[in-house]
Amino acid sequence: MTVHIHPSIDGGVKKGSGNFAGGTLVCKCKDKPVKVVIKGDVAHNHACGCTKCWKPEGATFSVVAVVPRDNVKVTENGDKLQIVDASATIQRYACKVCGTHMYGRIENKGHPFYGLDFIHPELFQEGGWAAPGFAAFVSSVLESGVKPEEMSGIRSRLKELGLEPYDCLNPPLMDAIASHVAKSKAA
Ligand SMILES: N[C@@H](CCC(=O)N[C@@H](CS)C(=O)NCC(=O)O)C(=O)O
Ligand SMILES: [Zn+2]
Ligand SMILES: [Zn+2]
Repeated sequence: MTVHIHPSIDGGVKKGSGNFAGGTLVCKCKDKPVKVVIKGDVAHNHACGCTKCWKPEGATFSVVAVVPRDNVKVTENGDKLQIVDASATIQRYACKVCGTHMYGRIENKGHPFYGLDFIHPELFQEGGWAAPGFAAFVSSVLESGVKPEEMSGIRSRLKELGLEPYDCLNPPLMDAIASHVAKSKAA
């Protein structure tokens, strides 16, 4: 049985150009799509298996990356955006009509990732953005209806794609979170 992860990587992970200068994220609406302009390349791009991150039709994982919040500007049809869950750590702004999440923002200034917005690079109308490098929250796909017996196939496929599977974030990001916590405790 073929294991589907995400349409943008099922055929292999495409390397970034190394000099992506930014571009425009476009929602799925034919009429009056929401457009969000991003300055510069994305960082920490990864596949996420959690239930909160937006996935295109049929995908088991989302593909999500971060950019500095000051590099994110809604340029067209921003009136169609609404916050999916205002109580979540990441406030995800989705198109009311097609449901696509355009960006996610952390408003808690004490959060380790404050200052970074979460975006889905597949929505860029341009190519060349930094490729996903690992898979996060892999066990969480069980919460979306994946059967336990499918997990070993999913983890093997992620490894085959070069996306090391983790059940939370990867070690550099987990270390960044823990260092932030340590500094806040010391302060
Ligand atoms: N098992 C949970 C995990 C959710 C979760 O913690 N997601 C991570 C990765 S995106 C997170 O940082 N969430 C913060 C938020 O969703 O606001 C689920 O699948 O819903
Ligand atoms: Zn839309
Ligand atoms: Zn997620």
